[in-house]
Amino acid sequence: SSSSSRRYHGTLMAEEAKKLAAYAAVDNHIQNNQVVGVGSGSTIVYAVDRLAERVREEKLNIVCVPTSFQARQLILQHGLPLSDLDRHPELDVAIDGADEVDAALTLIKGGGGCLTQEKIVAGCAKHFIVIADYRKDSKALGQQWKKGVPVEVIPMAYVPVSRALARRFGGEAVLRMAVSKAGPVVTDNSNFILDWKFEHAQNWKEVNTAIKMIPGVVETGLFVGMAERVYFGMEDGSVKTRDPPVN
Ligand SMILES: O=C(CO)[C@H](O)[C@H](O)COP(=O)(O)O
Repeated sequence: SSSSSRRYHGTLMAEEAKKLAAYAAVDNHIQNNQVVGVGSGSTIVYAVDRLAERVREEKLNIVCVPTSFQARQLILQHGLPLSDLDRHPELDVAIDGADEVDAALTLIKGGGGCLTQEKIVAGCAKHFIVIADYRKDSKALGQQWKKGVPVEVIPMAYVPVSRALARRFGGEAVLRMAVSKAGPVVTDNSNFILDWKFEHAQNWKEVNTAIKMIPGVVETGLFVGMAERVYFGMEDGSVKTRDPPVN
């Protein structure tokens, strides 16, 4: 396709920006003989494309650990070696998307409902690298992403957990409903998702820990102190990186 088809009024469209970020992250962080965590969502698709390209062209020897059913399918469709945490509990690097990234590299994840496996895999990786388009770049959580913090819950606990979230931290928590199925979204782990629409900025490290202590909560979509670098594909066709603040 021509370059004009990729541009709209002089600015890059989000899909092209996702691809820029994904390619830069794979090119800068993936080397031969690595165990690689593969995230979920629409941005990671471009990273797996690039991974497969480099495996073909450079004869890279890598092993991939998925973070979801979708990631597993992507790995298999690209003919990449598939593994799991039983065989590879230590990863060299994990690459994943995010719904929003703040100035301190705190993330909201789970827009695709895969937050629990994503957090487990990221936590097993020496380096956790995030890829996103310019729409996810934020100073404070909630400025860009309006759907709230996803919280995976055991199904029988969804009402008490949603009441506890609203009572203790404000806002409201809503059960995420499926689109082409009647009833709620059911995760890869057979659980439900609450989207907690918070009203104001909080101490995300403390809130994350407190939410995890509510009985019935499996995991939160708050990733605090985990990301080592974020690659943003920008509207002007550049790639911007952000590292955690030093303190
Ligand atoms: O956390 C996720 C899924 O649970 C995704 O990484 C997040 O939703 C970003 O997805 P996309 O790249 O499609 O914007």
